[in-house]
Amino acid sequence: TRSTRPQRLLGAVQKSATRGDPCSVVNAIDQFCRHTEWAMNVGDEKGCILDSVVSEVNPATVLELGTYCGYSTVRIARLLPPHAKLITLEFNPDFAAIARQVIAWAGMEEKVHLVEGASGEWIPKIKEQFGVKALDLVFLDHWKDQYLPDTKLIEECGLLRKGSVLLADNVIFPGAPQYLEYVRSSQQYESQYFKSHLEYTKVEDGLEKSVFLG
Ligand SMILES: O=C(NCCCCCn1ccc2cnccc21)c1cc(-c2ccc(F)cc2)cc(O)c1O
Ligand SMILES: [Mg+2]
Repeated sequence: TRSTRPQRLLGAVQKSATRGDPCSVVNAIDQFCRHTEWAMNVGDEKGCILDSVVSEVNPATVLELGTYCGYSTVRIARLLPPHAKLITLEFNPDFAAIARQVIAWAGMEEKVHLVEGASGEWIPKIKEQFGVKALDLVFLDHWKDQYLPDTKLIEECGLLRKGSVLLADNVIFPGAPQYLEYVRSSQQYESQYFKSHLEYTKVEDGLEKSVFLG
C-alpha cells in the first residue's frame, strides 16, 4: 500500500540527514517540504522566529502541543540546555511513531518526552507525571480551535508563572481568532505578533507571542 506523507518525510531524513545532528534533520525536512512534498511543519521562516523566542526564554521546561513529525520538537530541543525538558503531545499515533524516529535520528531523545494523547486529558496530569512546577514556554501547534480552551486549562492547572511565554503557530492561517482575541485583550498577557508566512508558501501567517503577567 502507498506510504504516508510522514513516512516519506522520515525517509528523507534518514536519506539526507546525519544521525545525531539536529540541524541536518531540520534542513533535510525543510528541503523535502519545499522541493518535494509540502507538510505542515512550522518551517524555516517561522522556525527562525521560534528559535529566537526559545533562545530568549532559555526554558528549563517546554510544553509543545502538536508534535506531528517532530520538526519543531527537534528545532526547539537543539537549543535547550542539557537537563531541560521538552514535553510534546501528539494525538495521532501514526504521527507519534514517525516523530519518535525523527527525534531519535536527531539525537534529541534525552531532552524530549513524547506523550500520545489529547491535550484536554493530559494537561491536568503534567505536574504529577513529570514533576513540573511551571512551564517556561508553551508552543501551541495543534487543533486551532483548541488553542483557547487549552490555554484556559493550562492557567487553571497553575502551570504558568510570571514570565511564562505562550507561542502560537498559525494565528492567521488556518487561524485562531478566538485565541488571538483572548490573549490580546486579557490584562494577564502582554502579546506580540510576528508576521511571517505559512510554511513553504507565500501565504501570510504568523506567530503570536504572549507573556503571562501573573
Ligand atoms: O492543523 C494543523 N496542525 C494541527 C494538526 C492536528 C493536531 C492534533 N493534535 C496534536 C496534538 C494534540 C493534542 N490534543 C488534541 C489534538 C492534538 C496545521 C495545519 C496547517 C495547514 C493545513 C492545510 C493548509 F492548506 C494550510 C495550512 C498548517 C499548520 O502549521 C498546522 O499546524
Ligand atoms: Mg502549525
